Amino acid sequence: MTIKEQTIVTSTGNKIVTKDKEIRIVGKMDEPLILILEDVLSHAECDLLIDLATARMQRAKIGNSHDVSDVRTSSSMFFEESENESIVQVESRIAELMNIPVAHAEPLQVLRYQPGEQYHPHFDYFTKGNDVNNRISTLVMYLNDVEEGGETYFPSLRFSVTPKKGSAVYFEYFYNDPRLNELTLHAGHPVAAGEKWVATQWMRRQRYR
Ligand SMILES: O=C(O)CCC(=O)C(=O)O
Ligand SMILES: [Fe+2]
Repeated sequence: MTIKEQTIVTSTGNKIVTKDKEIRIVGKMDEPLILILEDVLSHAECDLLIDLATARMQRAKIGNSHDVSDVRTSSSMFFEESENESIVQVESRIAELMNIPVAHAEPLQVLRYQPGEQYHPHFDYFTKGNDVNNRISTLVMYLNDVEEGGETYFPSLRFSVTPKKGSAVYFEYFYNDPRLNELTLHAGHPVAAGEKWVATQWMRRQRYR
């Protein structure tokens, strides 16, 4: 018998109830843990995040480097920590959902993909240096319905998630067995038609703010 490793999010059943929202679990992979979640953000919150981000978009930069890279062809921006009341509310809900204190949260990132833009397969955790306070989990929230394409794809698992406004995909990579972490390799498939907007929350192992 194989022993299942401890996960960060331990929810069973079909929902996660936070202080201000009931989030529905509509799909789950056990190991590595991947959850497909509905009603993470209201449509009004999605629209607000897009509005606030629009004016501040710039071509995506990868990780800590300041080179514009081919790994990601989308545009991005980061909110300031606790930038306004809505951001505070969303950040607290996300932290509760991800079962990690908000102090471990990186600033919320917004990405916009236009037709043909994509995010090539990558790990969200840092594979060199930085492992003292590495990332441990990710929540990718879909801020709009994409006309065609733009799926989040896990190539090692041959598993894809279709963007849906207000929904999200959650995954974690804080396992002892590095092979489980490596299975969280993921990509944003090219957008074929329309735009794709996502907000990404990365959590750190230790305090970050
Ligand atoms: O756009 C996506 O579907 C994935 C985004 C992503 O991988 C990230 O923000 O780290
Ligand atoms: Fe990612």
